[in-house]
Amino acid sequence: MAAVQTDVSDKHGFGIGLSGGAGATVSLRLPGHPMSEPDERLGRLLWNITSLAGLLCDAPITMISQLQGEFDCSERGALTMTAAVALDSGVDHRRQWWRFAGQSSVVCSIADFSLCETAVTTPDRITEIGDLRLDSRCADLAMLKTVPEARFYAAIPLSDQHGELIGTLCVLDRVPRRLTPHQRDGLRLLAQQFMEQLEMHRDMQQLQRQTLTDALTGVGNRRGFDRRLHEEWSRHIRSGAALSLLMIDVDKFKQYNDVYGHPAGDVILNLLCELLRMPLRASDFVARYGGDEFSIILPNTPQAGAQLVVDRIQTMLTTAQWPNCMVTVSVGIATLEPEETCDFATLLARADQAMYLCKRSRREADKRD
Ligand SMILES: Nc1nc2c(ncn2[C@@H]2O[C@H](COP(=O)(O)OP(=O)(O)OP(=O)(O)O)[C@@H](O)[C@H]2O)c(=O)[nH]1
Repeated sequence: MAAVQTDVSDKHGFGIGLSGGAGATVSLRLPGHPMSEPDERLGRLLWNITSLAGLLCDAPITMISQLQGEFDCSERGALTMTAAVALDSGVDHRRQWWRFAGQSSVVCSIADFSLCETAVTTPDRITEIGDLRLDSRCADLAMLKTVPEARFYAAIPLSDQHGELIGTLCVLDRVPRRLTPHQRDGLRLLAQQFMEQLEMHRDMQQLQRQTLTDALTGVGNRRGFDRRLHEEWSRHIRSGAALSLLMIDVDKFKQYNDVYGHPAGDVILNLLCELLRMPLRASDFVARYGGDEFSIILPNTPQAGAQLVVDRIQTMLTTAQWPNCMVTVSVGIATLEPEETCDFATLLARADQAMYLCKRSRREADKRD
């Protein structure tokens, strides 16, 4: 399923593409930040809820306002859409997701939250402003720059299962009006439904993360590695950018376990993972391939760059403070240079082979010493 990207960055400062219906995908592009991973389920949820709110209230404009910035960012705060969309940190997390009738996408803005902030102070109650132009609170609303035609505004607070308020579900119209009692009841139910779905989505994401993570070290596990390598390999095929893979095996780890015990060995594996991550870019990926074997995927990295990473890793390991004795590793590099094609398994086999060659030469050097 192809995601449709709607770039509204020039209008709102940053952009989001969100196609509608079954093909909904959320992906956010913030100035200076790479595209976050598309989140199709969340995209569909935002699309469906805003569409249903519009149909239910016969409103041409609907909006979900996320006011996470106003609430705590603790574990409970993680129930917000920001966590679900996995946005880059360090930016204002407050967002408004707009759905205009007749348009095939939801757009995201950070326009103005003052009305919604007022609305969340009345939990369980719908805030209704029959005519925005006649209401003194609305004279300087920046939101009216985004939707100058808006006359009517109604908002229901969105709260999670702990009662934490995270934002509002709003409907707007171009004519002054009121909601019917039936519409108010429906909007309340819709807000509850949205929060339940959002929390379920969060729980599913957490579970999914767990299935891709190694329980001991917290880096990717074999499943996570396979998935990521497949993604990066496909990206290489599409873009032709270089892709490098490192296979890393701890030297004489059996001996370490035998001498210092298995728990001490576990400490080493954890420490090693911390050190392996240090010289890497955010886009690189560390995984525990199995036992005492690790792998690092280096997207957009030619052979020379991969060698630089290996040199840095080796320097870090020699200078690190190890408990008991120094730990060394054997590393193999395999690179798919730009335009080079080779299948997925061959790349892995090449890295494995290079690692064994490295291990053999280390053993021979040991014997000579
Ligand atoms: N502590 C600990 N040890 C593990 C874990 N998983 C695998 N191992 C141990 O890692 C060791 C791997 O040993 P080998 O594959 O024979 O390799 P090695 O002793 O490192 O020898 P070389 O690779 O040839 O230098 C075995 O003793 C495994 O029991 C783990 O989760 N924790």
